Amino acid sequence: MILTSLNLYQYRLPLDVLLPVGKQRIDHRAGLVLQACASANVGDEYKQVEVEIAPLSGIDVDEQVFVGFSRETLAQVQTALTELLPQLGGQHIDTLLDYAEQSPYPSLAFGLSLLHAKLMGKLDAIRPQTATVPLIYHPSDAGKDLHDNKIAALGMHVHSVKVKVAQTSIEDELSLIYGILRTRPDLKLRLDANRGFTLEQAIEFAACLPLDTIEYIEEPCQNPQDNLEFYQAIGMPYALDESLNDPDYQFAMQNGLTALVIKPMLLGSIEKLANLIDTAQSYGVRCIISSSLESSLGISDLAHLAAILTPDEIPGLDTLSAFNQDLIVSSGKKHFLSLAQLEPVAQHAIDSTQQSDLGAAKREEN
Ligand SMILES: O=C(O)CCC(=O)c1ccccc1C(=O)O
Ligand SMILES: [Mg+2]
Repeated sequence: MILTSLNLYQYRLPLDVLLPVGKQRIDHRAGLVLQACASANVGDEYKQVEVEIAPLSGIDVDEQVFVGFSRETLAQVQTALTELLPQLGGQHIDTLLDYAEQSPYPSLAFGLSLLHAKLMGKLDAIRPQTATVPLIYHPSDAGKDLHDNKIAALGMHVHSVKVKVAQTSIEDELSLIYGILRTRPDLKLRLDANRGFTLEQAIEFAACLPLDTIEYIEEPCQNPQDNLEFYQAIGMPYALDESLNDPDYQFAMQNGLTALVIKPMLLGSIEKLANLIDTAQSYGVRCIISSSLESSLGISDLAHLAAILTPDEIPGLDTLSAFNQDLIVSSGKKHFLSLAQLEPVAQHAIDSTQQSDLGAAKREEN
């Protein structure tokens, strides 16, 4: 299949409530949508797909740059893609994979590999993972009632929730957790400390919790080298998340390491993800595909990818509730932004003479 046209758009979506990015908060999300058309032969039926490319970087509500997630900026990715589009036009779709492997930007590598997978129809046949793990965190302006209501409203098909910790005081967070367990004693918890505790604080906190209700705690310690000692002291399994964003991260098995939280937008190509998942699972480490706060388009693709790459796990994709509109793919919201409503930032189409050249070249090959 040959790439016949490529269109790049930008989106900016306001959020109804602040979303946590580690310890920071954002009130909008911006990113790119790349649309591509490909056909087997000129004049043939063509396939048209869109992917979201949205590095998790930018400015938080306090005008601070947020740290610890994507290293590349949206502007860098947009520039790289604008230069890339004319090179991609007229090429075989497998070229997308070459560029994905070469790109220094994980978000771009992921987006190009996903575009390839979608053009190949690899996401079509699969039923997306619809179960998700509700995310409970402390919006600075919301009280305890909001959490109580959210927990009370959870269906009985929900078996795990994810709770952000190391954000306020240990007392308040313990009371939140015990409140959840009082309402739903059957729930298992995935805690996420986002490296917010010292070793001593992490141990003190974990010591106050019933171990058998905790699936794992993500990144318990400020210094991840302390995670092992945390585990040895308290026996609470932990997961890695931010650690995977280090460009030099290599999987290493360690006592107590139970899960990797895999955010494709931060890590790179689908091939790279699949290799990491294979390695981790061969050590019995679970892999949980998780959101990087993508729009409904990106989340829908992650739900499909999770069904393919980690069919036995429920992904962490409960981040759409803060968005007040859907983008290109409906998640059931009242407001919907279509591609036509986005601002185009770069376009490339091979014209019909190029197309017939290509057609001729292809016929000669055969
Ligand atoms: O993992 C999830 O369930 C939701 C996604 C999430 O928590 C998250 C989203 C963006 C950036 C960081 C994080 C995080 O895991 O800390
Ligand atoms: Mg995390």
